[in-house]
Amino acid sequence: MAVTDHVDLDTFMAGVKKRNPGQTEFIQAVQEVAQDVYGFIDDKEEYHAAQILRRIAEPDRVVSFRVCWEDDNHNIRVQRGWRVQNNNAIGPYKGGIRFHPSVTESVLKFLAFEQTFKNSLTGLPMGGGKGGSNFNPRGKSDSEVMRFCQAFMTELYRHIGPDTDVPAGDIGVGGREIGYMFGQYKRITNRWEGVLTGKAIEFGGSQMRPEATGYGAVYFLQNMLKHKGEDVEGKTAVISGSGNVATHAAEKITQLGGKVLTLSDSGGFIHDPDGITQEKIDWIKHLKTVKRGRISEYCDEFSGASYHEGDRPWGVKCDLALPCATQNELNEDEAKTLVENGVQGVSEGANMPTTLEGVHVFHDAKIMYGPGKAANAGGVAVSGLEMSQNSERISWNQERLGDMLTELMEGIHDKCVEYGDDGTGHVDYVKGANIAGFKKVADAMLAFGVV
Ligand SMILES: NC(=O)C1=CN([C@@H]2O[C@H](COP(=O)(O)OP(=O)(O)OC[C@H]3O[C@@H](n4cnc5c(N)ncnc54)[C@H](OP(=O)(O)O)[C@@H]3O)[C@@H](O)[C@H]2O)C=CC1
Ligand SMILES: O=C(O)CCC(=O)C(=O)O
Repeated sequence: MAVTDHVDLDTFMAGVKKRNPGQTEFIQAVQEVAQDVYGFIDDKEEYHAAQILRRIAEPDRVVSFRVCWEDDNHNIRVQRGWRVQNNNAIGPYKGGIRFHPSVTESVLKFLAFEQTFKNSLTGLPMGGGKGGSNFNPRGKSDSEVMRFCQAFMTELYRHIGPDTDVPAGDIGVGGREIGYMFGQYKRITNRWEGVLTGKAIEFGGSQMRPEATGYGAVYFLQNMLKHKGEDVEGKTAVISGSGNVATHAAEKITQLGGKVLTLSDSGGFIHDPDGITQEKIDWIKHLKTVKRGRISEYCDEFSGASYHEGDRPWGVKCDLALPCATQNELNEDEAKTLVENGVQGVSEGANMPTTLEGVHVFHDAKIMYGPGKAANAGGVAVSGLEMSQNSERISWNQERLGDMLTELMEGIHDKCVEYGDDGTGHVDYVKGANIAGFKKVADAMLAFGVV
């Protein structure tokens, strides 16, 4: 292969910024990966010559479309929908759908880029994609949500398929929304096929998928602690969010003998010094998925807890921290506070919840820090197992899937150690995840030639 001029990291990032003006989240995600991958490929001419990182940082395609629906008052509403298909070198595009007013093309491009590395880390054959809309499900009736989901799928269906692109849930998209979208896909195509994951058990869903991301993030933490001869038992944990990932992370921490002190939503956080027990977690699940209420209501139900309006939970002293709400929800100052308060481990249930500056704080303090692309990969891993079950027209039981999830998370942890151990016993899990995730995708791309 001809030797090419190597573009250095700064020049590479300048190009990314120029080609993606104003897309701050996407640029942040590429920067975080590029700084590690550049070190790894320094002496590997084949990756430079084939422009592998440049190609992964340019989505295969971004589909943008209008979603038009009617609200309960017969007003016509218009939203924008997207599907970002980032890379399908190692399998069909795979990644969730997000419904939230903060959704932009930049947010979905960062998520699809991250997903490419995350899915590679699972070891399963899945490429990276992500989709969504700026639709806000909060305050909408069930009928409105149904009509929106149907309108969204009426366009999306032509871009997806069980061997092409398999979406799932994410923020604002849970079992209810997946059901509405799957029903519409089936109606339009007249085909029952595993085109979405996160389905209910009755129509092809997998045991353990609802639990998988939150449980997986705790298993990852457990593996990091074990690597240092430690355990979750007896430790306090601060968790943000109160959705699918946060409540299941809280559940697993509790099951393992830890004490969960906080949960939050976009309004503020609750602090319960007595610990958020399983009974309280069940109450929150019902509040969020059935009543669709606010976390502040917790304090009306359980005495001894306090609500902190407009604040995030990172100032509460803890041993373990699990950001499980959204991107950039933990900044440099909050990372410093966690470190000063003696945090030992951070495991990201959310995608890119820590700002780049915050990541540097954790890195410099050498604490155990599991980045989202590794720590929260349990969800998409069980989605991959749902795809396998759908293809084979079978369903595996809870015990088998629970064991597979545990093994998958251990495997991801070990890959991070393989590429992230700095030789002194400290593991840089960011570096490990970035390099291990990159290598598999890059080697597949090299095999395909210039496509
Ligand atoms: N579901 C899954 O399987 C996976 C999810 N993830 C990631 O985990 C995170 C949470 O997802 P999930 O639990 O599924 O989503 P949910 O919609 O179930 O819950 C999201 C939670 O985060 C809060 N939140 C959302 N946006 C903001 C914001 N801008 N500021 C503060 N809080 C906010 C929500 O509060 P409110 O109700 O007030 O909006 C809610 O408590 C996301 O980063 C997602 O990408 C990663 C892997 C898989
Ligand atoms: O289960 C899936 O396919 C997607 C999960 C997801 O969106 C994520 O890992 O961020």
